[in-house]
Amino acid sequence: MGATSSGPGPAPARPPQGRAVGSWVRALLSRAGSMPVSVPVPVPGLALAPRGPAEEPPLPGWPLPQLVSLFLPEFPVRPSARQQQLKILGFVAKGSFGTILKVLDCGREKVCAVKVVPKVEVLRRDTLKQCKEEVSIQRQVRHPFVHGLGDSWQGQRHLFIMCTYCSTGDLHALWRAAGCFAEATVRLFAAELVLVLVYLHDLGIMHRDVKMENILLDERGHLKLTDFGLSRYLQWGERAHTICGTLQYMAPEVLSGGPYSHAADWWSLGVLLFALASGEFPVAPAGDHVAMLERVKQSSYESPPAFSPELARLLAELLCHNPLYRLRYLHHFQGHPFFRGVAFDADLLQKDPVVVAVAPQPREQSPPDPATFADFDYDLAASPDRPWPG
Ligand SMILES: Nc1ncnc2c1ncn2[C@@H]1O[C@H](COP(=O)(O)OP(=O)(O)OP(=O)(O)O)[C@@H](O)[C@H]1O
Repeated sequence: MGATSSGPGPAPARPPQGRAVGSWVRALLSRAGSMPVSVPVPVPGLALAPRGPAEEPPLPGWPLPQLVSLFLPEFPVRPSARQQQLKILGFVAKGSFGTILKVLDCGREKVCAVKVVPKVEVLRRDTLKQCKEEVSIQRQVRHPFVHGLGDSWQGQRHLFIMCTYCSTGDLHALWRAAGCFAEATVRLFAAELVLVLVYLHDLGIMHRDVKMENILLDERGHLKLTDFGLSRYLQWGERAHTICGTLQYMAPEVLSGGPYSHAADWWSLGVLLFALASGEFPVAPAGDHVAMLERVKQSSYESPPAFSPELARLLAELLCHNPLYRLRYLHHFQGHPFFRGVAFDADLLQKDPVVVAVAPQPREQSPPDPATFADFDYDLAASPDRPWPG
């Protein structure tokens, strides 16, 4: 689970980012329950046939209620006609921010995933800026190993973020089922992630939550980095100070409250590759970032003897306490002995399916949790075989 904190003490789950709106948002929040919202409300049970633009009710006029306008323009009020034809197929996961549902986009006959985030939760956690940044970053990035944004919109009480559904699940589930991976597989996954991180960093984007749970697998087993909920733009030379990420993956300079920059993502990659190759995290989790920092400082990050010398060297160079000496440029990886013979080219990397990922695995299935549906807008409470919104 991701977490942020802006100072000493235990890191709460994904709090402060949108500081500028803090006090008035809290005031707004206290009134949110009774606030009238002039948003077109879908009626459950309506026909599935798409409505043409001419039949759509006009957009609500200005001024929009604040609970709506706050989320503009990243979350437009009204979904386009095709998005009104969604049918819930099932529950995928409950993230720290929202619930992920599998839906059928009837208009396009495509299965998608929709992250449903309660607006009240965004405001309560003071994460409005962060939430909007997530969508704007995901809209900007286009890369074969990034899970791109399909669309985003808002209802009366929820925000909706839609993207392609990844049927093969996430890397964490695969790792749990497999135990660990052969070095050849680690090499392929590592090369794909190197390309993604280099791409993001070139755009000035720090992901800040690189972890297995945030890496989806496409139908051929290749990686798709997702969840830009903690990402932010950082200019060249600029530094961040917010303690955020997932404790076990957080670089020492992040755990200590900065200053830090894009190099922190490379540390997270080192932790991830260590776990993929050994089946274990290099350092056991601690209860908070202070205790975790102590553990990280004391750990020598020695690789198990089963690792090849090339892999051990790669990990030592990623899990380097001083970010200035950490590997972080494409040429560092292109010339690294662990990647000898690897072409850092997305098309070539994707040429073959990843056998271990596409072979049937006994996966942990998350059973649908009826409690998670009870909290939604009434249109989301529709049973899976009914159209949503109606
Ligand atoms: N497009 C998708 N296709 C299939 N599964 C998905 C998709 N998007 C997310 N998931 C699943 O849902 C889980 C949670 O998604 P996500 O990380 O986006 O939510 P979150 O609220 O930001 O959670 P957290 O903060 O815990 O990472 C993922 O680990 C993945 O297993």
